[in-house]
Amino acid sequence: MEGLEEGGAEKPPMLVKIVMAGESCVGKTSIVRRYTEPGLPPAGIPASYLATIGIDFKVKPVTFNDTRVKLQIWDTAGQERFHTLSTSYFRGAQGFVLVYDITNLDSFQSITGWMKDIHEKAGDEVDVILLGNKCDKESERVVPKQKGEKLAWEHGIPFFETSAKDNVNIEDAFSVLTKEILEKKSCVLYDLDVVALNENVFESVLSYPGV
Ligand SMILES: Nc1nc2c(ncn2[C@@H]2O[C@H](COP(=O)(O)OP(=O)(O)OP(=O)(O)O)[C@@H](O)[C@H]2O)c(=O)[nH]1
Repeated sequence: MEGLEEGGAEKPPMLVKIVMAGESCVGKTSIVRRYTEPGLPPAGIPASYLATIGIDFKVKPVTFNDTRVKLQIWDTAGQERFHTLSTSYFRGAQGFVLVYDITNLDSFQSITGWMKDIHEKAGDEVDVILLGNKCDKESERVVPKQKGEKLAWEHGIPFFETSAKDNVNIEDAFSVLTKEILEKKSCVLYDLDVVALNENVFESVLSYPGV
C-alpha cells in the first residue's frame, strides 16, 4: 500500500525547510499566516504593521501525490538590523519564497541582493520563487507585472503576483515551490521525531584518548 514501508510501518513525512526572504514590510509574515492558518478572515491580516523581531517558524502538513510532507516555513525579519541573523537561517534550506511589494520600488530593487545572499548561504541548487505581493493595491502599483516576470525569467525561477490580504495565488505559489523541491528530493529528509542520542556513546567519545 502507498505510504507504507515493507513490514507495514507508515513512512514518516518528508521534512522540507522553506525560508521567507525579502525587505521589511513586504508581507512575508502575512503570506505565511495566510498559508498556514486556513480560514483566516481578511481582517486576520492586521492593517497595522508589526515587524518580525528575530525569527519564527510555522509548520504546514501537505500531501503531494500520496507523499506526506511537513513544510517547515521560517519567517525572517526583513529589517536591516536583523540581516545577519535572518540570513544565518538560510543555510540548510531547500526552498525560498522571495517577496517584494508591488507598491514599493526599493523592495523590488533589493531582490537581486537577496538572491545573492540566498546562493551564498544556501548554495546554487536551492529552489526559489519570486512573489510580487499586495497585488490588491493596484492603484498604488509602482512595479509593473512584466518587470517581475522579467526578473524571475532572468533568474530562471517561477513568479506570482500575490495578495496575502485577499488570498490570491498564495496556495499555488507554495505548491509550485514544494513540487520543485520534491522533484529534486536529493536533500529532503524524513521527519524522524526521535533523535536518539546515546549518552554512553557520547561519554565514550568524550573520554577517548586524544579527543
Ligand atoms: N493591502 C495589502 N497589505 C498587505 C498584504 N500583505 C501584507 N500587508 C500589510 O503590509 C504590512 C507588513 O506586513 P508583514 O507581513 O508584517 O511584512 P513583513 O515582510 O513580514 O515585515 P518584517 O517583519 O518587517 O520583515 C502589514 O500592515 C500588512 O497588513 C497584502 O497582500 N495586501
